Amino acid sequence: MHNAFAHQLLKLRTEQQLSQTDIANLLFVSRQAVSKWENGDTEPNLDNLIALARILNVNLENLITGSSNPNSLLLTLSHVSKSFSKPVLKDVNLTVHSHERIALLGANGAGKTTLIQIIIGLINPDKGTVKFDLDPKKSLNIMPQENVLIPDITVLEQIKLVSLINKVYNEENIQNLLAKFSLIDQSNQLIQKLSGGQKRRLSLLISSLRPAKLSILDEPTVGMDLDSIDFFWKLLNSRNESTIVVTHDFNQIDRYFSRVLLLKDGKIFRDVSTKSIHNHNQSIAQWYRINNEEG
Ligand SMILES: Nc1ncnc2c1ncn2[C@@H]1O[C@H](COP(=O)(O)OP(=O)(O)OP(=O)(O)O)[C@@H](O)[C@H]1O
Repeated sequence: MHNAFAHQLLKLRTEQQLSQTDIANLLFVSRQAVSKWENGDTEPNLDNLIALARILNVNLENLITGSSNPNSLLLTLSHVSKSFSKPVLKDVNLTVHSHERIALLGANGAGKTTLIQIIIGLINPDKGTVKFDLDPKKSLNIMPQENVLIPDITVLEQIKLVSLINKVYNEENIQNLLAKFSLIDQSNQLIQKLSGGQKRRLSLLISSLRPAKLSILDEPTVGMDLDSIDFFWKLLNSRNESTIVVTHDFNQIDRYFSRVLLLKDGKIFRDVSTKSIHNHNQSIAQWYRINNEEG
């Protein structure tokens, strides 16, 4: 297994922008040990192999043999950079596969929304590429932070409009969703008359109109009341698609996400599975505090 494993470890580690020291710290081994694995001089024991697969978010077979990930690739970001008055994103690389629930974390101003907007094509990167291995028109759902609702039409009109554009118009389904999202009483109200939380619920309803392979949601629960927040996380949990969610809702990340990305200093500073964090008896909030403070 030597060479295939050594090669795969190096490849996955660099793709995910982890240093040998990062891996060593997560596994409680020395950096030299990781270096020896990558050079093919030694091999990790089974426990470390299992932990490595979790950290690198692949299955064991993929890690050991380099065989392709059975989860299909949905999205690849390569060398994405963006500056406004100062650099915001610096050479961001990322792959997203099916069945991944990804929490995108970072301090205020870290560049999370910028990254999401680049992925969904609202702004162009200065450098780098975004490649979908799915048809974004059919299989990508987005709920950006800024409301994209039309203020002077009614809730029902907006829902019908999006349903028609997406060719998923179904009167019964719309009525069910209005009930589920507690928006029946507002269905004939102009969107500009809705509260902030109601607008978020409507955006969420719209993002649920059609099945997708990948959903991208930027702070979906901001401005929602507690019942709606609860409802949102259950809804997310019931969906089978991959999701990338920007959220500061740390109470929920432990329960609902499989992978955590930490954006810091313009880079994906950490990219780890939730399980690997829990395996070290940390909550995501504790992990975030430690990692976001590290220099
Ligand atoms: N259109 C723009 N023009 C100029 N600067 C911008 C623009 N959009 C974002 N920025 C700057 O880029 C940086 C990253 O902003 P971004 O909104 O992506 O951060 P964020 O991580 O989503 O923050 P938050 O958690 O506060 O929503 C900030 O310094 C912001 O001021």
